[in-house]
Parts: sequence; C-alpha cells; structure tokens
Amino acid sequence: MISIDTQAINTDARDLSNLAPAETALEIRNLDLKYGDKQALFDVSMLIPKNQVTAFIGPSGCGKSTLLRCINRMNDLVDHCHITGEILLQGQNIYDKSVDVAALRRNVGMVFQRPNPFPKSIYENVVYGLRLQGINDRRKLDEACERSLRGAAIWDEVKDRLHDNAFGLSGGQQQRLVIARAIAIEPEVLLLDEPTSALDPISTLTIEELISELKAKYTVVIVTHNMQQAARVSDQTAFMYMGELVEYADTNTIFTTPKERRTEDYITGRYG
Ligand SMILES: Nc1ncnc2c1ncn2[C@@H]1O[C@H](COP(=O)(O)OP(=O)(O)OP(=O)(O)O)[C@@H](O)[C@H]1O
Repeated sequence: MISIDTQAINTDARDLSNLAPAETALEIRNLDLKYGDKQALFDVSMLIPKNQVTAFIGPSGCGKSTLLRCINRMNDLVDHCHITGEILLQGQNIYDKSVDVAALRRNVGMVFQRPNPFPKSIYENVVYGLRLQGINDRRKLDEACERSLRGAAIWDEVKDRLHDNAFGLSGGQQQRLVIARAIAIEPEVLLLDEPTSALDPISTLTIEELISELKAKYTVVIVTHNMQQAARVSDQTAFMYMGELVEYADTNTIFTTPKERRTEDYITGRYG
C-alpha cells in the first residue's frame, strides 16, 4: 500500500449499493459513453451520497473527467458524443428530453483544473450567476457576495478589494474565488475536476480544507490524480480503469483493503 495517512480518512463505512433515497444525491445507472466509435465509459452504475465528498481516481485516460462531465451534461458540448443510461438527480433523469440544461448546470456547479475567473472585479465574478438570473438588487448581491466568499474561505483576504480585478489574485485565491462564484447560486452538487493540480502545496491544502467544509452544504464530487488528496478529502472513492468503474467503496476500504486486484495495483503504484 502507498503511505496514506489513514488517520485523516473518514472511517464511516456505509453500504454504497443501498442508500436510502433521502441520502442519495445522484444515481448513475448503466451509463455508456462513446466519443465517435471510441467507447470511454462502460456500464457505470453508482449511488453518490448527499453531503459527502466522492472522489474519482484512476490512471490517465480511464474516464474520470468524462464521468464527471456527464453529471452536468458538459459532454453535450462535444461533437459525436453519444451517451446511454441515466443519471438521476432528485429522482429525475438529467438526460430526459424535458430537462432544462441551463437550470441543471445552475444546480450542478463545476470548477476546473485551472482557475478561470472572468476579466472582471472580484465582486462581479461572484455575483455573475445571480445577475444572469436577473437579480440586480444591490443589497441581495452584497449579501450573496459576502456569504459566498466566506463559504469559499477567501472573504478575509479580499474584503477590502472587492472591486479590484480578479486577475490580481494568486492562483490559489483565484480558485477559491471560482468556488465562491459556483456556490453563489446555491447549487446542490459541486463538481471539482482536479481543482488543485495547478496550485502550489499551501494553496492545495487550503482548498482541501475548504472541500471538507463545503460538504456540510453541498454534495461534492472530485476528480483527482493525487491519491493522498483522495484519501484526505473524500468519504468514498471510485476507482476507474479503462472506462469501467472497477471498485467503489468508502475511502478507508479502498486505500487499506481493496477487494479488486486492479485497485490494489493502482494504489500501490504498480501502474498509473
Ligand atoms: N472530447 C473528446 N473527444 C474524443 N475523445 C475524448 C474526448 N475527451 C476524452 N476523450 C477520450 O476518452 C477517454 C477518457 O478521457 P478522460 O479525459 O475522461 O480521462 P481521465 O481519466 O479524466 O484522464 P486524465 O486523468 O488524463 O485527465 C480517453 O481515452 C480520452 O482520450
């Protein structure tokens, strides 16, 4: 096994194959995805618990980001992408024809590898989604701005410079600003695609602490290459390999007593 600080691992084992509906944020059912002729996901099924952090790990190209992007239908933007199966959010299949994709993406926010603030002030970045919803009441925007920046653990650092350009922030601050922008519109689910891979170790630690706080309010799904990070921040971990979900269990089990040989090989560094 790789050296993982198991003290940091949440040891609340739960049966992920049988969650009560009230505990379930997302249910992925028999998801297949093809980019043209190339199949990238094979029959993925899993239940993602509410108010927990779920990590997707696995070697490069195994389909982690593809699966994450299915959860807010980002793959709709990719030509020749064909998806079958279902993802249920609040019991509704997000791939149903009746689903309003813009509303879905408000409910399922996403943060990418590289911080992507808009070329606007810190304040305008945070309230961007609210303005899109037609909210222009200054008091409401001010409140949402402070609440979101506090929620993203960056308020104290920026409260005196809210009207400065967001590009003046450090990379780690920009990533927390982007998280503030995502939570300003109060989504249920936050998707984080390798959110710290472009950051220095101190900023990474700050974001990891933030992720642990965010789950009180949101369901968090994170793709990470960093197994220590998965062990530190997640409650359950899904190990993927060549488009298959090989093993999915509480993080402690995955890192200490995985059932599948392929999981063990990956976490012991035999490939990846
Ligand atoms: N837009 C796309 N068009 C065609 N193929 C794609 C596209 N995006 C991803 N793929 C392919 O799908 C497979 C899964 O890619 P994906 O990015 O989901 O893997 P990943 O596990 O997130 O990899 P990494 O850890 O390197 O980011 C890979 O073979 C990749 O080349």
